[in-house]
Amino acid sequence: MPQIVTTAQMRAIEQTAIASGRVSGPALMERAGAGAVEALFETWPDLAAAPGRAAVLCGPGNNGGDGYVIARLLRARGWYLDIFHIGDVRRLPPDAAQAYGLWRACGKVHSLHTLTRIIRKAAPPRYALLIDAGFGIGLSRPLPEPLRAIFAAQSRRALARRVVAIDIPSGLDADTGAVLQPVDAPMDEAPACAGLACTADLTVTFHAAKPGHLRGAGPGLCGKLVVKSIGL
Ligand SMILES: NC(=O)C1=CN([C@@H]2O[C@H](COP(=O)(O)OP(=O)(O)OC[C@H]3O[C@@H](n4cnc5c(N)ncnc54)[C@H](O)[C@@H]3O)[C@@H](O)[C@H]2O)[C@H](O)CC1
Ligand SMILES: [K+]
Repeated sequence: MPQIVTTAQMRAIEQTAIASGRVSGPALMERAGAGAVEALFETWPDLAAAPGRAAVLCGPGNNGGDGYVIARLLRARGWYLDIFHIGDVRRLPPDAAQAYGLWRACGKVHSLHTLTRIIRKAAPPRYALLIDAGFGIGLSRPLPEPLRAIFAAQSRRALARRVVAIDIPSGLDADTGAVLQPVDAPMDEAPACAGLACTADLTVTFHAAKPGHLRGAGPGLCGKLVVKSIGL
């Protein structure tokens, strides 16, 4: 049985390590990004051998920051990246803002609406990989509608051949394993088909599993769960 920590315990572990001066937030984020790329290629060695095209959804918090680190690392390995930001990049927290700045030194960022226009075209999946770095342990309310539309399209494999969720599939509560339902969503729709959360083939989390990975809608949405150490 994997070690399990709640989101509150995870934040306390991170903050204690950062406060002790043993490690910085940006260093933890770099380790998380590197761990995610390592897990990706361990799971799908064919992707390591043949770089392709990936879409990265980057959210307004440090989960999005992980996405910018991963994008930079994949680009260095010959991948072609389309980055789509959720929210206002000017309001990113410091660690994520630093990762964003490092990405912007080598690549562009599109608005999420660009991707919603792509999913309207009935075309074969454009990407080898969709990387969900929208929301992690800081999710506090149902996903915004454009993101739900993208996950609904991806539940029909309209965007990418494979999906990897960073830390936790966006839309899934990391403690309870519940999918946060917007007030306007019919209660009888299964979370995956309504796009209320990301359905991943692989979820890479850091330091330890969270309860939400293993209960409720978690197992069905996470796909294969890989835990990567970030040296905490
Ligand atoms: N601390 C570190 O250096 C590391 C963190 N890791 C990654 O960080 C996330 C946790 O980051 P945090 O910023 O706390 O939370 P999120 O990125 O999940 O998002 C919070 C952000 O989003 C807003 N928000 C919440 N729900 C919604 C919603 N439904 N719609 C719109 N906006 C929403 C909220 O207000 C915040 O602004 C963790 O999961 C890791 O991925 C690194 O992995 C390790 C280093
Ligand atoms: K995520």
